[in-house]
Amino acid sequence: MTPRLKLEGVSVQFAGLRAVSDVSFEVAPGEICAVIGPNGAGKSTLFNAIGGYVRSTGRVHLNDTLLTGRSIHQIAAAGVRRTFQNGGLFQDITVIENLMVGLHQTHNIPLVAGALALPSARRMEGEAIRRARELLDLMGILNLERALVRDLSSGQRRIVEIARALAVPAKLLMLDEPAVGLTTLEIEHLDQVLKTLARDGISVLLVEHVLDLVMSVSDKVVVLNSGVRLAEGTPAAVKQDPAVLEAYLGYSELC
Ligand SMILES: Nc1ncnc2c1ncn2[C@@H]1O[C@H](COP(=O)(O)OP(=O)(O)OP(=O)(O)O)[C@@H](O)[C@H]1O
Repeated sequence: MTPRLKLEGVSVQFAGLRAVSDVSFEVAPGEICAVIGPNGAGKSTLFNAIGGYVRSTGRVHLNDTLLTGRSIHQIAAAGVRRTFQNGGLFQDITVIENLMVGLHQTHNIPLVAGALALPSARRMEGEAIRRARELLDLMGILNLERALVRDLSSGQRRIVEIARALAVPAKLLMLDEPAVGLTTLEIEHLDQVLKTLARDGISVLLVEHVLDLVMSVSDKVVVLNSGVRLAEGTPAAVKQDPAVLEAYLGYSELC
């Protein structure tokens, strides 16, 4: 089967620092792959390289499409979606309106057609609302569609951020520390949402320090250390890898 995401010898250089060094791995369709490693290991930089936010060498493929060298917008249009550590939701509008903003930005409904409420624009709008509600339902938060974002808990916001990233159909979802600041119950909800998305065929790439979540949701874990891929395998295998334990100096085991 063609991998959904394929990294071949990806490197990122910042002046004198090689933040990501010759990293290769694959993610299958509907697979959840976590990228873990100590602080400064190069996890966020690797995400930025895949998303086109930093210049990289090597090759990144999404299905058969070469992403390397393309712009952020071209990579997003190919089906790569991501959330950011600081969220970026609009606080004073509702959950469904936040999803609609994401849809308008990517569906390219022409402004004039939208303003004149032309039938084509109305049709697209109707389709967008249907898709947004379907997503909220899939994620178990349809009851929040009319809630203002500022009234939501951190955990609910995190799920809305993911829903907004997926408002346009995605092939690969990249999540940078989605569990930060969440309660145990909220992390359990996030865990269920990620598994549901994967069952729906979306591949998920996850950078996460909450190792309980990593071990529970991941099909595969890639460990980075000083920009280098140190290990790759199932959560159970990686957890017992001596080189990984060494990199997490001070931990007798990973969780
Ligand atoms: N724009 C940049 N310019 C120069 N150096 C950078 C830049 N971004 C990151 N770095 C450096 O690259 C290395 C990898 O950083 P990165 O943020 O990717 O690590 P990380 O694994 O995501 O860390 P953390 O878990 O703390 O978020 C670090 O040494 C960092 O200081």
